[in-house]
Amino acid sequence: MTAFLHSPRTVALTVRGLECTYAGSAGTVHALRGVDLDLPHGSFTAIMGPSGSGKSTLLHCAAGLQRPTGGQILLGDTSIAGLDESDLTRLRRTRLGFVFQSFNLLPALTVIDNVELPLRLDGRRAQRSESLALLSAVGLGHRVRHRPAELSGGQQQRVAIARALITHPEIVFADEPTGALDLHSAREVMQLLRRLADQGQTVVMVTHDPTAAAVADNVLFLADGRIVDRLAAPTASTVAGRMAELVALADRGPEERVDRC
Ligand SMILES: Nc1ncnc2c1ncn2[C@@H]1O[C@H](COP(=O)(O)OP(=O)(O)OP(=O)(O)O)[C@@H](O)[C@H]1O
Repeated sequence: MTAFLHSPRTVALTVRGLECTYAGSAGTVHALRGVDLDLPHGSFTAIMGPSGSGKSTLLHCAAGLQRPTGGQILLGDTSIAGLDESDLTRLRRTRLGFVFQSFNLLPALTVIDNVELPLRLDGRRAQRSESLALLSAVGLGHRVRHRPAELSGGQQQRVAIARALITHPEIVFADEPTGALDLHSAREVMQLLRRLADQGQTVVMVTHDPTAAAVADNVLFLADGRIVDRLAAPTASTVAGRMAELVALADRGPEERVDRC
């Protein structure tokens, strides 16, 4: 597998005072209310929380897919708030990798062409030997000429992971990577992400699944736009227990999330 090592002493992602509001029909929705984060290189972090707690907003802002309303995001030493759209697009293409619940593979392209697409979009030529090595590493060296529709969901997600890695990203952001998979495929995908982190790849993942979150090094729990708890060395049962408490609390006070203006 390709080496992903960065210095373990440096921080891959720094988030300070992150705020994000949306204009909703019933008033302003505060999706993030001052989130602070420091993710070291090589760490594997799961983000959990009740529905509407701000997980996707946090992931999308941290990954430069969405502009926050306030606060700072540093990728290494680069502040992404000051980047214009084209610099932000280039930063995403060159320094970040993405894995989505719905795989987002292009159906008309072969597996290997999908994997090489991020390089082509960045105007770079792919080294076929590297693409093949990545596909072998995710267990799909024998399916490189197939189209996505000819693969199972788990196989498609493994292609998406290879595609995320082709640019040697500093961070891989995964948004519900097992959400569309059966238990067996989900386990395979989580084992793959775990292996990447063990090799030094920084991974940040939003998930609803305590079993998936337990594969990470740390779990951050969001509630009402704030980080309210953290678990190191999580297990599925400690994560599920904490989630049950947070969901019960969220069910008690759903109206607190909306400030009517
Ligand atoms: N485009 C939008 N316009 C208005 N409100 C939004 C928008 N996107 C998200 N929100 C609101 O912001 C809050 C946080 O949403 P977000 O999708 O980040 O939460 P989440 O924890 O990822 O939820 P889920 O687990 O249900 O996917 C929610 O109250 C949501 O309704």
